Amino acid sequence: MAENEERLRRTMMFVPGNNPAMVKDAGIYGADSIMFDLEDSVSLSEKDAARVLVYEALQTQDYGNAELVVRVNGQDTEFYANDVKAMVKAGIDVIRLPKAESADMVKQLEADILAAEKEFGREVGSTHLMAAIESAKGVLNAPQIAAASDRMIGIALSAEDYTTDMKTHRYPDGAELEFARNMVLHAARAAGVAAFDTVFTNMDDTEGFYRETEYIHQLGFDGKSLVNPRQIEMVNKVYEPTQKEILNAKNVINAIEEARLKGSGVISMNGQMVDRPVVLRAQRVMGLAKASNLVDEEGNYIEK
Ligand SMILES: CC(=O)SCCNC(=O)CCNC(=O)[C@H](O)C(C)(C)COP(=O)(O)OP(=O)(O)OC[C@H]1O[C@@H](n2cnc3c(N)ncnc32)[C@H](O)[C@@H]1OP(=O)(O)O
Ligand SMILES: O=C([O-])CC(=O)C(=O)O
Ligand SMILES: [Mg+2]
Repeated sequence: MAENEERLRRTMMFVPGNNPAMVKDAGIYGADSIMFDLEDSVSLSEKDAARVLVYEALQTQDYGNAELVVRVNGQDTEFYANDVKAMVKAGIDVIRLPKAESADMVKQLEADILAAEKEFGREVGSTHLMAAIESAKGVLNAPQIAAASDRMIGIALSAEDYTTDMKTHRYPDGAELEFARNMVLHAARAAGVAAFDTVFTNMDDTEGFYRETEYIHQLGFDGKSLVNPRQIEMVNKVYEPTQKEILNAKNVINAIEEARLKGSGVISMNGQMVDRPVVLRAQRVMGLAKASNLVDEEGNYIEK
Protein backbone atom coordinates (compact mmCIF):
# COMPACT_ATOMS: atom_id res chain seq x y z
CA MET A 1 0.00 0.00 0.00
CA ALA A 2 1.39 3.43 -0.94
CA GLU A 3 2.28 5.69 1.98
CA ASN A 4 -0.52 8.22 1.28
CA GLU A 5 -3.16 5.61 0.37
CA GLU A 6 -6.00 5.29 2.88
CA ARG A 7 -6.46 1.78 4.29
CA LEU A 8 -9.93 0.44 3.51
CA ARG A 9 -11.85 -0.57 6.60
CA ARG A 10 -15.32 -1.38 5.31
CA THR A 11 -15.69 -4.69 7.09
CA MET A 12 -14.36 -5.57 10.56
CA MET A 13 -15.55 -9.09 11.38
CA PHE A 14 -15.82 -10.34 14.96
CA VAL A 15 -14.47 -13.87 15.42
CA PRO A 16 -15.16 -15.52 18.79
CA GLY A 17 -11.71 -16.18 20.24
CA ASN A 18 -12.74 -19.51 21.78
CA ASN A 19 -13.88 -21.11 18.51
CA PRO A 20 -10.94 -22.96 16.89
CA ALA A 21 -12.65 -23.53 13.52
CA MET A 22 -13.76 -19.91 13.15
CA VAL A 23 -10.37 -18.58 14.28
CA LYS A 24 -8.57 -20.85 11.81
CA ASP A 25 -10.76 -20.04 8.79
CA ALA A 26 -11.36 -16.35 9.50
CA GLY A 27 -9.10 -15.29 6.63
CA ILE A 28 -11.01 -16.95 3.81
CA TYR A 29 -13.98 -14.58 3.68
CA GLY A 30 -12.24 -11.40 2.54
CA ALA A 31 -12.94 -9.08 5.49
CA ASP A 32 -10.81 -5.92 5.44
CA SER A 33 -10.17 -6.41 9.18
CA ILE A 34 -10.49 -9.57 11.25
CA MET A 35 -11.30 -8.90 14.90
CA PHE A 36 -10.61 -11.78 17.29
CA ASP A 37 -12.81 -11.39 20.32
CA LEU A 38 -11.65 -12.16 23.86
CA GLU A 39 -14.50 -10.17 25.45
CA ASP A 40 -18.26 -10.69 25.31
CA SER A 41 -18.44 -13.70 22.97
CA VAL A 42 -16.17 -15.69 25.33
CA SER A 43 -17.53 -17.08 28.62
CA LEU A 44 -15.61 -16.43 31.85
CA SER A 45 -14.45 -20.04 32.08
CA GLU A 46 -12.88 -19.87 28.60
CA LYS A 47 -11.04 -16.53 28.85
CA ASP A 48 -7.56 -18.01 29.29
CA ALA A 49 -8.05 -20.73 26.68
CA ALA A 50 -9.29 -18.17 24.13
CA ARG A 51 -6.24 -15.96 24.70
CA VAL A 52 -3.95 -18.94 24.08
CA LEU A 53 -5.92 -20.01 21.00
CA VAL A 54 -5.74 -16.56 19.39
CA TYR A 55 -2.06 -16.19 20.33
CA GLU A 56 -1.23 -19.54 18.65
CA ALA A 57 -3.29 -18.68 15.56
CA LEU A 58 -1.44 -15.38 15.15
CA GLN A 59 1.84 -17.34 15.11
CA THR A 60 0.74 -20.01 12.67
CA GLN A 61 -2.12 -18.90 10.40
CA ASP A 62 -1.81 -16.81 7.23
CA TYR A 63 -4.55 -14.18 7.18
CA GLY A 64 -3.34 -12.55 3.94
CA ASN A 65 -3.66 -8.79 3.74
CA ALA A 66 -6.37 -8.48 6.37
CA GLU A 67 -5.73 -6.10 9.22
CA LEU A 68 -5.64 -8.12 12.44
CA VAL A 69 -7.47 -6.70 15.44
CA VAL A 70 -8.20 -8.17 18.85
CA ARG A 71 -10.92 -7.02 21.24
CA VAL A 72 -9.39 -7.44 24.68
CA ASN A 73 -11.39 -7.65 27.91
CA GLY A 74 -12.27 -4.40 29.65
CA GLN A 75 -9.82 -2.53 31.83
CA ASP A 76 -11.90 -3.30 34.92
CA THR A 77 -11.45 -7.07 34.47
CA GLU A 78 -8.77 -9.45 35.70
CA PHE A 79 -8.11 -10.56 32.10
CA TYR A 80 -7.20 -7.21 30.53
CA ALA A 81 -3.49 -7.04 31.48
CA ASN A 82 -2.70 -10.56 30.24
CA ASP A 83 -4.74 -9.99 27.06
CA VAL A 84 -2.75 -6.86 26.16
CA LYS A 85 0.62 -8.49 26.91
CA ALA A 86 -0.12 -11.64 24.92
CA MET A 87 -1.49 -9.80 21.90
CA VAL A 88 1.41 -7.33 21.73
CA LYS A 89 3.81 -10.25 22.06
CA ALA A 90 2.01 -11.99 19.18
CA GLY A 91 2.41 -8.89 16.99
CA ILE A 92 -1.26 -7.96 16.57
CA ASP A 93 -1.89 -4.89 14.35
CA VAL A 94 -4.59 -3.26 16.48
CA ILE A 95 -5.97 -3.64 20.02
CA ARG A 96 -9.64 -2.70 20.38
CA LEU A 97 -10.59 -1.37 23.81
CA PRO A 98 -14.22 -2.17 24.65
CA LYS A 99 -16.46 0.14 26.71
CA ALA A 100 -14.16 3.16 26.36
CA GLU A 101 -15.46 6.09 28.39
CA SER A 102 -12.59 8.57 28.65
CA ALA A 103 -9.30 9.70 27.14
CA ASP A 104 -7.58 8.43 30.31
CA MET A 105 -8.66 4.86 29.54
CA VAL A 106 -7.09 5.14 26.09
CA LYS A 107 -3.91 6.62 27.58
CA GLN A 108 -3.79 3.68 30.03
CA LEU A 109 -4.01 1.23 27.12
CA GLU A 110 -1.32 3.20 25.27
CA ALA A 111 1.00 2.91 28.30
CA ASP A 112 0.27 -0.82 28.69
CA ILE A 113 1.00 -1.44 25.00
CA LEU A 114 4.26 0.52 25.20
CA ALA A 115 5.39 -1.48 28.25
CA ALA A 116 4.57 -4.75 26.46
CA GLU A 117 6.37 -3.67 23.27
CA LYS A 118 9.49 -3.01 25.34
CA GLU A 119 9.13 -6.24 27.35
CA PHE A 120 8.77 -8.45 24.25
CA GLY A 121 11.18 -6.61 21.98
CA ARG A 122 8.56 -5.41 19.50
CA GLU A 123 9.12 -2.19 17.59
CA VAL A 124 7.89 0.73 19.72
CA GLY A 125 4.79 2.25 18.09
CA SER A 126 4.06 -0.78 15.88
CA THR A 127 0.88 -1.76 17.79
CA HIS A 128 -2.10 0.45 17.00
CA LEU A 129 -5.26 0.82 19.03
CA MET A 130 -8.94 1.67 18.66
CA ALA A 131 -11.79 2.35 21.06
CA ALA A 132 -15.38 1.12 21.16
CA ILE A 133 -17.96 3.59 22.46
CA GLU A 134 -20.67 1.68 24.32
CA SER A 135 -22.30 4.08 26.81
CA ALA A 136 -23.70 7.58 27.23
CA LYS A 137 -20.46 8.66 28.91
CA GLY A 138 -18.43 7.24 26.04
CA VAL A 139 -20.54 9.09 23.48
CA LEU A 140 -20.22 12.41 25.31
CA ASN A 141 -16.44 11.94 25.59
CA ALA A 142 -15.99 10.61 22.04
CA PRO A 143 -14.04 13.67 20.78
CA GLN A 144 -11.44 13.30 23.59
CA ILE A 145 -11.32 9.52 23.18
CA ALA A 146 -10.74 9.73 19.41
CA ALA A 147 -7.90 12.24 19.86
CA ALA A 148 -6.26 10.58 22.89
CA SER A 149 -3.42 8.69 21.19
CA ASP A 150 -1.18 8.81 18.13
CA ARG A 151 -1.72 5.05 17.93
CA MET A 152 -5.49 5.50 17.44
CA ILE A 153 -6.80 4.16 14.10
CA GLY A 154 -10.50 4.62 14.75
CA ILE A 155 -13.50 4.55 17.04
CA ALA A 156 -16.53 2.29 16.85
CA LEU A 157 -20.09 2.60 18.06
CA SER A 158 -21.23 -0.51 19.93
CA ALA A 159 -25.00 -0.27 19.96
CA GLU A 160 -25.91 -3.40 21.92
CA ASP A 161 -24.29 -2.16 25.14
CA TYR A 162 -25.07 1.47 24.30
CA THR A 163 -28.84 0.94 23.97
CA THR A 164 -28.80 -1.05 27.22
CA ASP A 165 -27.04 1.84 28.96
CA MET A 166 -29.63 4.24 27.50
CA LYS A 167 -32.51 2.09 28.85
CA THR A 168 -33.84 1.33 25.38
CA HIS A 169 -33.18 -1.32 22.74
CA ARG A 170 -32.58 -1.39 19.01
CA TYR A 171 -35.43 -0.51 16.64
CA PRO A 172 -35.56 -1.12 12.88
CA ASP A 173 -35.42 2.62 12.04
CA GLY A 174 -32.34 3.22 14.27
CA ALA A 175 -33.71 6.51 15.68
CA GLU A 176 -32.34 5.58 19.13
CA LEU A 177 -28.79 5.65 17.65
CA GLU A 178 -29.01 8.94 15.74
CA PHE A 179 -27.17 11.10 18.29
CA ALA A 180 -24.51 8.48 19.06
CA ARG A 181 -23.82 7.79 15.39
CA ASN A 182 -23.37 11.47 14.66
CA MET A 183 -21.16 12.02 17.72
CA VAL A 184 -18.91 9.06 16.90
CA LEU A 185 -18.63 10.11 13.29
CA HIS A 186 -17.87 13.75 14.05
CA ALA A 187 -15.37 12.80 16.77
CA ALA A 188 -13.59 10.45 14.37
CA ARG A 189 -13.47 12.92 11.51
CA ALA A 190 -12.29 15.77 13.78
CA ALA A 191 -9.45 13.54 15.06
CA GLY A 192 -8.63 12.20 11.60
CA VAL A 193 -9.35 8.55 12.44
CA ALA A 194 -11.78 5.96 11.07
CA ALA A 195 -15.41 5.58 12.17
CA PHE A 196 -17.05 2.17 12.45
CA ASP A 197 -20.75 1.53 12.79
CA THR A 198 -22.08 -1.18 15.08
CA VAL A 199 -23.01 -4.81 14.50
CA PHE A 200 -26.35 -5.93 13.04
CA THR A 201 -27.28 -9.13 14.80
CA ASN A 202 -30.30 -10.50 12.89
CA MET A 203 -28.58 -12.67 10.28
CA ASP A 204 -31.86 -13.44 8.47
CA ASP A 205 -32.97 -9.82 8.00
CA THR A 206 -31.07 -9.09 4.79
CA GLU A 207 -33.32 -6.18 3.89
CA GLY A 208 -32.78 -4.55 7.30
CA PHE A 209 -29.03 -5.06 7.01
CA TYR A 210 -28.90 -3.35 3.59
CA ARG A 211 -31.07 -0.48 4.85
CA GLU A 212 -28.78 0.13 7.84
CA THR A 213 -25.59 -0.17 5.76
CA GLU A 214 -26.86 2.25 3.11
CA TYR A 215 -27.75 4.71 5.87
CA ILE A 216 -24.34 4.60 7.60
CA HIS A 217 -22.59 4.77 4.20
CA GLN A 218 -24.57 7.93 3.45
CA LEU A 219 -23.59 9.44 6.83
CA GLY A 220 -19.90 8.84 6.05
CA PHE A 221 -18.83 5.86 8.18
CA ASP A 222 -15.76 3.97 6.93
CA GLY A 223 -17.48 0.68 7.58
CA LYS A 224 -19.17 -1.61 10.08
CA SER A 225 -18.38 -4.17 12.73
CA LEU A 226 -19.82 -7.50 11.57
CA VAL A 227 -20.75 -10.78 13.21
CA ASN A 228 -21.06 -13.08 10.21
CA PRO A 229 -19.13 -13.66 6.95
CA ARG A 230 -22.36 -13.39 4.91
CA GLN A 231 -22.46 -9.69 5.82
CA ILE A 232 -19.09 -8.90 4.17
CA GLU A 233 -20.25 -9.04 0.57
CA MET A 234 -23.35 -6.99 1.37
CA VAL A 235 -21.28 -4.17 2.89
CA ASN A 236 -18.83 -4.23 -0.03
CA LYS A 237 -21.78 -3.96 -2.47
CA VAL A 238 -23.03 -0.84 -0.71
CA TYR A 239 -19.55 0.74 -0.61
CA GLU A 240 -18.75 -0.19 -4.23
CA PRO A 241 -18.77 2.92 -6.46
CA THR A 242 -20.97 2.92 -9.59
CA GLN A 243 -19.53 2.99 -13.13
CA LYS A 244 -20.66 6.62 -13.46
CA GLU A 245 -18.91 7.60 -10.20
CA ILE A 246 -15.69 5.88 -11.34
CA LEU A 247 -15.67 7.55 -14.77
CA ASN A 248 -16.32 10.91 -13.16
CA ALA A 249 -13.55 10.36 -10.59
CA LYS A 250 -11.06 9.44 -13.32
CA ASN A 251 -11.99 12.57 -15.31
CA VAL A 252 -11.59 14.73 -12.20
CA ILE A 253 -8.13 13.31 -11.46
CA ASN A 254 -7.03 13.80 -15.09
CA ALA A 255 -8.46 17.33 -15.20
CA ILE A 256 -6.74 18.46 -12.02
CA GLU A 257 -3.44 16.97 -13.21
CA GLU A 258 -3.76 19.02 -16.42
CA ALA A 259 -4.57 22.11 -14.34
CA ARG A 260 -1.58 21.46 -12.11
CA LEU A 261 0.74 21.30 -15.14
CA LYS A 262 -0.61 24.73 -16.09
CA GLY A 263 0.07 25.96 -12.54
CA SER A 264 -3.57 26.11 -11.39
CA GLY A 265 -5.36 24.38 -8.47
CA VAL A 266 -8.86 24.78 -9.84
CA ILE A 267 -10.42 23.94 -13.22
CA SER A 268 -13.88 23.74 -14.76
CA MET A 269 -15.04 20.33 -16.04
CA ASN A 270 -18.35 20.17 -17.96
CA GLY A 271 -19.39 23.38 -16.23
CA GLN A 272 -18.56 21.97 -12.80
CA MET A 273 -15.82 23.50 -10.63
CA VAL A 274 -13.12 20.99 -9.71
CA ASP A 275 -10.93 21.87 -6.74
CA ARG A 276 -9.25 20.10 -3.82
CA PRO A 277 -12.30 18.63 -1.99
CA VAL A 278 -13.65 17.27 -5.28
CA VAL A 279 -10.25 15.70 -6.02
CA LEU A 280 -10.04 14.14 -2.55
CA ARG A 281 -13.50 12.59 -3.04
CA ALA A 282 -12.46 11.32 -6.48
CA GLN A 283 -9.33 9.71 -5.02
CA ARG A 284 -11.45 7.94 -2.41
CA VAL A 285 -13.81 6.64 -5.12
CA MET A 286 -10.80 5.28 -7.06
CA GLY A 287 -9.47 3.61 -3.88
CA LEU A 288 -12.81 1.86 -3.36
CA ALA A 289 -12.99 0.96 -7.08
CA LYS A 290 -9.54 -0.64 -6.92
CA ALA A 291 -10.43 -2.60 -3.79
CA SER A 292 -13.59 -3.84 -5.54
CA ASN A 293 -11.58 -4.86 -8.67
CA LEU A 294 -13.66 -2.50 -10.77
CA VAL A 295 -10.70 -0.74 -12.44
CA ASP A 296 -7.43 -1.79 -14.04
CA GLU A 297 -3.97 -0.44 -13.17
CA GLU A 298 -4.64 2.76 -15.18
CA GLY A 299 -7.94 3.35 -13.41
CA ASN A 300 -10.09 2.28 -16.41
CA TYR A 301 -13.47 0.75 -15.58
CA ILE A 302 -13.56 -3.02 -16.16
CA GLU A 303 -16.80 -4.19 -17.81
CA LYS A 304 -18.10 -7.33 -16.08
C1 LIG B 1 -22.65 -7.48 21.12
C2 LIG B 1 -21.32 -8.08 20.74
O1 LIG B 1 -20.39 -8.06 21.47
S1 LIG B 1 -21.22 -8.73 19.14
C3 LIG B 1 -19.62 -9.43 19.03
C4 LIG B 1 -19.48 -10.77 19.67
N1 LIG B 1 -20.19 -11.79 18.96
C5 LIG B 1 -19.57 -12.59 18.08
O2 LIG B 1 -18.37 -12.52 17.91
C6 LIG B 1 -20.42 -13.56 17.31
C7 LIG B 1 -19.82 -13.88 15.97
N2 LIG B 1 -20.70 -14.65 15.14
C8 LIG B 1 -20.99 -15.96 15.34
O3 LIG B 1 -20.53 -16.58 16.29
C9 LIG B 1 -21.88 -16.65 14.33
O4 LIG B 1 -21.90 -15.97 13.10
C10 LIG B 1 -23.34 -16.84 14.79
C11 LIG B 1 -23.37 -17.68 16.08
C12 LIG B 1 -23.99 -15.50 15.05
C13 LIG B 1 -24.08 -17.57 13.68
O5 LIG B 1 -23.39 -18.76 13.43
P1 LIG B 1 -23.82 -19.78 12.27
O6 LIG B 1 -25.30 -19.99 12.37
O7 LIG B 1 -22.91 -20.96 12.30
O8 LIG B 1 -23.53 -18.92 10.96
P2 LIG B 1 -23.47 -19.40 9.48
O9 LIG B 1 -24.34 -20.60 9.28
O10 LIG B 1 -23.73 -18.22 8.63
O11 LIG B 1 -21.95 -19.82 9.30
C14 LIG B 1 -21.42 -20.14 8.02
C15 LIG B 1 -19.94 -20.42 8.15
O12 LIG B 1 -19.27 -19.24 8.59
C16 LIG B 1 -18.59 -19.49 9.80
N3 LIG B 1 -18.74 -18.29 10.64
C17 LIG B 1 -19.91 -17.77 11.08
N4 LIG B 1 -19.67 -16.66 11.79
C18 LIG B 1 -18.33 -16.49 11.80
C19 LIG B 1 -17.49 -15.51 12.37
N5 LIG B 1 -17.99 -14.48 13.07
N6 LIG B 1 -16.16 -15.62 12.17
C20 LIG B 1 -15.65 -16.64 11.47
N7 LIG B 1 -16.40 -17.60 10.89
C21 LIG B 1 -17.73 -17.51 11.06
C22 LIG B 1 -19.26 -20.71 10.42
O13 LIG B 1 -18.37 -21.39 11.26
C23 LIG B 1 -19.62 -21.49 9.18
O14 LIG B 1 -18.45 -22.14 8.73
P3 LIG B 1 -18.53 -23.60 8.01
O15 LIG B 1 -19.39 -23.39 6.79
O16 LIG B 1 -17.12 -23.93 7.71
O17 LIG B 1 -19.18 -24.50 9.02
O1 LIG C 1 -19.05 -3.33 18.83
C1 LIG C 1 -20.16 -3.80 18.56
O2 LIG C 1 -20.88 -3.36 17.64
C2 LIG C 1 -20.62 -4.98 19.37
C3 LIG C 1 -20.76 -4.66 20.81
O3 LIG C 1 -19.90 -4.92 21.64
C4 LIG C 1 -21.97 -3.95 21.23
O4 LIG C 1 -22.79 -3.61 20.36
O5 LIG C 1 -22.12 -3.74 22.45
MG1 LIG D 1 -20.43 -4.50 23.66
